[in-house]
This record gives sequence, C-alpha cells and structure tokens, in this order.
Amino acid sequence: MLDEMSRPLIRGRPEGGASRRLEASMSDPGTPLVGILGTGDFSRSLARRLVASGYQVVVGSRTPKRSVALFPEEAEVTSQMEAASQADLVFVAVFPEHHSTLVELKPALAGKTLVDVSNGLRINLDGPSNAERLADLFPESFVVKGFNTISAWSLQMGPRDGSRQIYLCSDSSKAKSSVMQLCRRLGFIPVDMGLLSSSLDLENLPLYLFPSWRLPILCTLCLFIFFYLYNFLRDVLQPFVTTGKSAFYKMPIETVNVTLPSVALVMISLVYLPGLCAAFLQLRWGTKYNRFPNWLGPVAQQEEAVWAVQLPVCGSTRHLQSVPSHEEVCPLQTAQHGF
Ligand SMILES: NC(=O)C1=CN([C@@H]2O[C@H](COP(=O)(O)OP(=O)(O)OC[C@H]3O[C@@H](n4cnc5c(N)ncnc54)[C@H](OP(=O)(O)O)[C@@H]3O)[C@@H](O)[C@H]2O)C=CC1
Ligand SMILES: [Cu+2]
Repeated sequence: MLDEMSRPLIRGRPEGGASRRLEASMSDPGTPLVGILGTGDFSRSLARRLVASGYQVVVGSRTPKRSVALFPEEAEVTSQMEAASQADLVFVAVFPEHHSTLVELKPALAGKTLVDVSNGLRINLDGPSNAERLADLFPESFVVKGFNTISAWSLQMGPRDGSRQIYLCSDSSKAKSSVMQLCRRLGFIPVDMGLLSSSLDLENLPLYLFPSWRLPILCTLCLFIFFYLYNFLRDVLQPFVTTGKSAFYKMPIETVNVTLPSVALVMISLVYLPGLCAAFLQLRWGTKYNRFPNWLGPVAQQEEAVWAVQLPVCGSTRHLQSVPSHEEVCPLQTAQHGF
C-alpha cells in the first residue's frame, strides 16, 4: 500500500517531448502494460478501450510526435522500440504487408506475446496465414491470432449484442489464456479456436459476405415463385379463362403485393421450426442427456449462440450443445450470476 502511495502519479518522459505517460493510478498494480504497434484506426480504438478498462497502454509509432494527439491522455505514445521493450503483451495493429518492417524489434519482442489482428484483402485458402507468417518472422515470440473479426468501431463503442465474441487461436496456451483474460476484462467473450493453424480460417471469416445465406435465399426465391404462380392463376388467369375479364394489369403490383406477405410468413415460421423440432425431440428422447441428432446440430449451435448472449456474465458459450446442467459448464459460482 505504501509502495503504491509513494509512486509518482506522472512518470517522467523517457526521451524527447513526444511521449507522455500518466500513471494509471486507478488501475491495480498487477495490471499489465499492454503495447500496441501502429497508430491507425484499430490502434486508436483499442487504446481507448484498454484505457477505459483500466489497462496501462504504450503505443509504438514510427512518428510518435505526430501521433500523440490522436490518443487518450492516459496512453503513452512512443517509438516502436520503446513500446516493444516495455510491454509483455503487444498488439500488432499494422497491415500485414508491413509486418516485415518490424523485424528490428525481434530482440525486444523475444519471449513476449504478439497479437496479430490483421485481415487479408481477399480470401486465402492455401495459406500461410498472416499470423503464421508473423510467427515465422518472430520465432521467439508467442503469436496469438485474434480481434480481426471485431471492427475498430465496435472496439471503441464497447461490446454490444452481436459483436461480443472474439475468436482467438495460438500455439502457446499460456499466451492465449492471457489474451483471453484481457478479452474478458474488455467485456468481450473470448472463443478458443485452437492452434495457430486455425488462423487462416479466422482471417477469411470477415471476408465472407453473408456466409450460409445461400439456402435461405434459395428458399425465399422458390417460395416467391410458388406463391406468385398461385396468385397469378387465382386472380389473373382464372377470371380471364372463365369470364374473359382481363386482369393482367394486376401482375406487376397487386399479385406481387399479395405474394410477399405469404413468403415472409412462411419464412419466419421456417426459422422457428427447427427450434420446435429440437424442443419436441428433447421432450420425447430426453436429449438433456443425449446429443441432438446430427441433422439438428447446426440448430443446437444457433441456440448456443443465443445462450451466450443471454448469459454474458459467465461468458460460457457451451450451454446448449450437449445440454449439461448450468453448474456443470459454468465457471462461476451461482451467487456471482445475479439470477
Ligand atoms: N480498422 C479496423 O476496423 C480493423 C483493422 N484490423 C487490422 O488492423 C490492422 C491495422 O488496421 P488500421 O488501424 O485500420 O490501419 P491504418 O492504416 O489506419 O493504420 C496502420 C498503422 O500501421 C503503422 N505502420 C507501421 N509500419 C508501417 C509501414 N511500414 N507502413 C505503413 N504503416 C505502418 C502506422 O502507424 P505509424 O505511422 O504511427 O507507425 C499506421 O497508422 C490491419 O492489419 C487490419 O487488417 C482488424 C480488424 C478491424
Ligand atoms: Cu453461467
């Protein structure tokens, strides 16, 4: 305690006038210093979030003098070398094309955790991933892939609804768990995706536009055609054939208008149907203690995602897949939940 009191509130500037550090006096002394290389959009948002969560932040820039104004007061903006040597956990918020310009930091980064947040510009199926290339560049550091599926915007605004999960992977479980802990402290839900070889998938993830939307779109299209034909036969063709009345003017607007709500209704009931089937199976077969059949697997996973949102306190995303009891999966004591 005395130690804490005797520490100066503002530490001296290391070199030049550009760097400033306001000792994060509110943060507990065990809080690690987090480094960020790069001063772009991602770096700025991350720095804000880290500072808001009580971390000490040191940012490494090629031009610290110019970048210092972009960061919150509490963050120190300094040279890349200085930042790399101070922090044990360093985010590489630099485009992958420029990773190689960081090699001179190799000795300073040895034995430390490097978080690669980069994304590719196009889908890369053959590898190696940016993270694997970074790991090759820095063989003595522990590379963790993650945060690439989170936009700078949602980092800055704080985790909300859909964008709470942060996918992470690494070959070092120690480095990975330290980044997971950081995620939790920032209010996100870390999702362990395994070894660094999964990084290719993680980097491709943001590049897929509406993944798994093909089937729903196809369903919608088929339903539209079906209902349109039905309405056409009923309201246009049938009156024409039986009474000779021409109602073809209805085709572009009226028939379409009658068709669309039918399609929407059927689509929304299709969305809920698998959940109902799952509930029925659960009642009938007691799937609380059995796995869902494979064809219902994706549904169970969707439900799982819903649960992760509903139970943000414990951060557990494994509530429904094999349906163990809450106590079995949850790392928290029941009293910590507040429900
Ligand atoms: N923006 C976003 O929403 C997201 C970004 N990402 C990833 O984060 C990384 C950074 O993105 P973002 O912050 O948007 O990019 P920016 O272009 O805004 O920033 C990149 C930063 O890299 C630094 N840098 C270091 N070396 C070089 C170099 N040789 N040439 C150019 N710049 C260099 C620069 O900082 P300085 O000049 O101070 O050295 C620059 O500010 C990327 O890999 C991106 O894929 C991931 C998820 C979301
Ligand atoms: Cu729980």
